[in-house]
Amino acid sequence: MPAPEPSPPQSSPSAAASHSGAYVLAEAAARARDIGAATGGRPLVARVPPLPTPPPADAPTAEARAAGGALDRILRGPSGLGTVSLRPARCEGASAPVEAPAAPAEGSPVPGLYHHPVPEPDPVRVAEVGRRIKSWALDEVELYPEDWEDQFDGFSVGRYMVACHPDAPTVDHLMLATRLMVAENAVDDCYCEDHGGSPIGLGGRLLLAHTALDPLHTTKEYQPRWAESLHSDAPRRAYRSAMEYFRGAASPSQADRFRHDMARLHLGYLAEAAWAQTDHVPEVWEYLAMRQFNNFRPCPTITDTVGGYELPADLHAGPAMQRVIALAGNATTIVNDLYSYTKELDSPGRHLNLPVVIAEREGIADRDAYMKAIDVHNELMHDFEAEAAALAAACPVPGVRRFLRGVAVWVDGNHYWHRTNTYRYGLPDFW
Ligand SMILES: CC(C)=CCC/C(C)=C(\C)COP(=O)(O)OP(=O)(O)O
Ligand SMILES: [Mg+2]
Repeated sequence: MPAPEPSPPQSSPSAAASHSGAYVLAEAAARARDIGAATGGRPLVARVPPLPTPPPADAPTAEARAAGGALDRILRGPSGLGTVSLRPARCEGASAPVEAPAAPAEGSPVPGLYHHPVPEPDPVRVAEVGRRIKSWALDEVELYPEDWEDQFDGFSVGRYMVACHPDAPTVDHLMLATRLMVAENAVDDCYCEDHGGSPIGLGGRLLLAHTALDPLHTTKEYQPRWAESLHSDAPRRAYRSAMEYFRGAASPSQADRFRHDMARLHLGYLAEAAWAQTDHVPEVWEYLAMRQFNNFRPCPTITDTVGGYELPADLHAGPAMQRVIALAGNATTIVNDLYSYTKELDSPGRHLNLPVVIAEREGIADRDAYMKAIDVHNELMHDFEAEAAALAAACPVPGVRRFLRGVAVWVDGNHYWHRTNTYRYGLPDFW
């Protein structure tokens, strides 16, 4: 259950007047200490019992070990980052047999793409999340007809979420992220893309689906019609149910953070749809602005709820944290543009992604545009890491540093999933 909310700290006029990053961070750290004092020293960042002793680590490749070391160094900061609580917990309640570490998954990285390999996700957790999500999709929300089963399985959402959330204390925590991921993709597929989606009428559909996350408060006469509507199609059933589970584990401010990120996502879908309707190719910077909203952001920003702790709202809202989150979200989403490039070229009509927009607007060859998109991604990743390291150093509050690490691990897990999902994605023949 969520911890009771502390009363909001008073903001000082000097903080409001100053936009200096270091000042704001120092202020945020002081506020976090004040909140700790206001709660009698009860740590706000640890809302679940201590994690069980981690199992022996899988044997990651030398490359993965080196990359993990680099990331630890970035986030260690001046006073040292404890990593014990960030290692995968035991998978309690799992019915799958304990197996040897998974064989490395297939798929090649985009050549030249700056990324960090991750250890193979725990196969026991992957199997259990896969079993539970299928049962939720079929029995609780009637998500898809039988003939979509191969695509559901091919999405490999269990592998995705276990790779992205190695610090989830239990499979129940992982399920919070997994249901939302499936629901988000159901809305994208069924409302926007190739499972019956269309730009026409999208605004109305998205707004009504958004009320499954952010409920309608209206008169007694109209409330029941709205409540019924949440059961009337698969995307709404999925959003409603996934959000109900999420609200049960999140604090009110974590739930509201998520709603805000989903509103951003829906705004991005609408801009993409508006451009598709008129076959408009935006300038590159305009495309990047749209893609900052039509973005994976709602996934890494629940890392604390899935990890069983809370990054206080004030620390999440600070400009330096917002910049780190935006850079991370943008890097993860350009990863999608690169790995889904051939899939999107093969889909009907023109599907915008970064290489396509660069080629069109800058008048360069497809291959050169793809290479330039890799450079854009790499710069975003380097900026993300530099700004995350600076924030961790300037604001050495345990919740901040754990959250930053959670976002970084999500970024790496997202790349791993795209690389290894050869059912869904394939690289272009540019090398
Ligand atoms: C999970 C989530 C919040 C998704 C939001 C937006 C989204 C579907 C993406 C960022 C993925 O991009 P895209 O629509 O291009 O997906 P595929 O390339 O079709 O996998
Ligand atoms: Mg894509």
